[in-house]
Amino acid sequence: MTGERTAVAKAHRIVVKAGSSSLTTPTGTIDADRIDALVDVLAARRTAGHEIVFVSSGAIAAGLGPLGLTARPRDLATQQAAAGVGQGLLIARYTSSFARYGLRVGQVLLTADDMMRRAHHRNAQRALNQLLALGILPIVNENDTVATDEIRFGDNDRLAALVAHLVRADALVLLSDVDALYTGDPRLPGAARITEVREPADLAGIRLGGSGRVGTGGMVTKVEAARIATGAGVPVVLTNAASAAAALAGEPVGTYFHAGTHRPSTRHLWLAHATTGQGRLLLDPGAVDAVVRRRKSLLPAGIIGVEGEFVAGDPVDVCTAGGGVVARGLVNYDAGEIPELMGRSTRWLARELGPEYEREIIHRDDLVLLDQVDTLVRRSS
Ligand SMILES: Nc1ncnc2c1ncn2[C@@H]1O[C@H](COP(=O)(O)OP(=O)(O)O)[C@@H](O)[C@H]1O
Ligand SMILES: N[C@@H](CCC(=O)OP(=O)(O)O)C(=O)O
Repeated sequence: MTGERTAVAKAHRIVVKAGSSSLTTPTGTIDADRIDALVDVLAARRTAGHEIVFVSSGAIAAGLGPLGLTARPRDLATQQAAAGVGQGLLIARYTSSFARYGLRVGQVLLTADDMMRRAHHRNAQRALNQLLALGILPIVNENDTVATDEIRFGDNDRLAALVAHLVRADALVLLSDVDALYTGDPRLPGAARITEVREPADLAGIRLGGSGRVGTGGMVTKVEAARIATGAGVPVVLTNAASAAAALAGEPVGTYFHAGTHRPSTRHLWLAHATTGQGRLLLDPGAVDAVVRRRKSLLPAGIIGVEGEFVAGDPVDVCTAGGGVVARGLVNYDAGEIPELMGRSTRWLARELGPEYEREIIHRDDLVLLDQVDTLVRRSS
């Protein structure tokens, strides 16, 4: 075991995510042998007294064979149907596989909304913590049967990173069909293995390709997930399922993403990575400078435009006059109220409309800057 890798070996609470390619066969059925092998590793860790939250993909891939499909369907309805069939089979398999060790599992299906809306977020957090407190091993997946194109993670990598933050995990292990991050798609010649990533600059020049046969996000979403988790103070190991035991033991396999030292507040992390802007506020250059460089609250005087339908408390994107997003924040007014306030000083508003109009459009504590924001891009593949 070397250096920082001890953080993974010692981690009391760990999130492990496995991709579809590691759990299913090319014919669209569950790969029982590989599932049992992975369960052997997770069960050993669990029985040694550590807590595990397992994020398992594979619902859609495992539903293909039973539905007579030979490839991942393109249309959402058939993906939903395949997930409905495959998820049940997956959980049945995990239940019996963990039972070999006397361990019980609990299914947790989440939607992007569960991460985005504060009340839902707390609800998911409570459920996961209670399962762990009861000694149950939670198995998480996106609720693909009801997820729509408009609001969907589509990949479990970022979901796993958000879950790691949600349960305040000590480490995150991402298991794929590739043994590490490479400088380019390892299916192409010339790609070199990367053993560690200390800071974003280490990723400069790396070509992140698309997914394999049944996966969805490819390396892009894994690196994004690593960025979210390390930004929340959680170290990440990315490797293949065959190296799971070694990764959990802190051996130098795969790619190790060092955790950042700064642990942002749950509120900021949630705002940056688990919300989508429900509308946009356009700012004049002075207001952009105040918000971005001087870290000030956003006042009505600097707003020159408002777009979209939102209500007070919603997350909105904060943009330059040209529409470039610079920050995201929780707005204090409904969209319909803002045109009346735009360009006015808070003092004038308080005098003319009443003291309740003296408040900021977005308070500085409710603002995160763009470099901290990951848009939950719609993924329909
Ligand atoms: N720079 C890269 N380094 C490593 N793998 C890469 C890279 N670019 C693309 N890939 C591909 O990403 C695939 C893993 O992504 P994906 O298929 O979504 O996996 P999973 O099902 O495990 O989530 C690998 O099979 C690999 O071929
Ligand atoms: N929630 C989907 C998995 C989506 C996904 O991220 O897949 P993968 O890239 O294989 O981890 C399913 O269970 O089929």
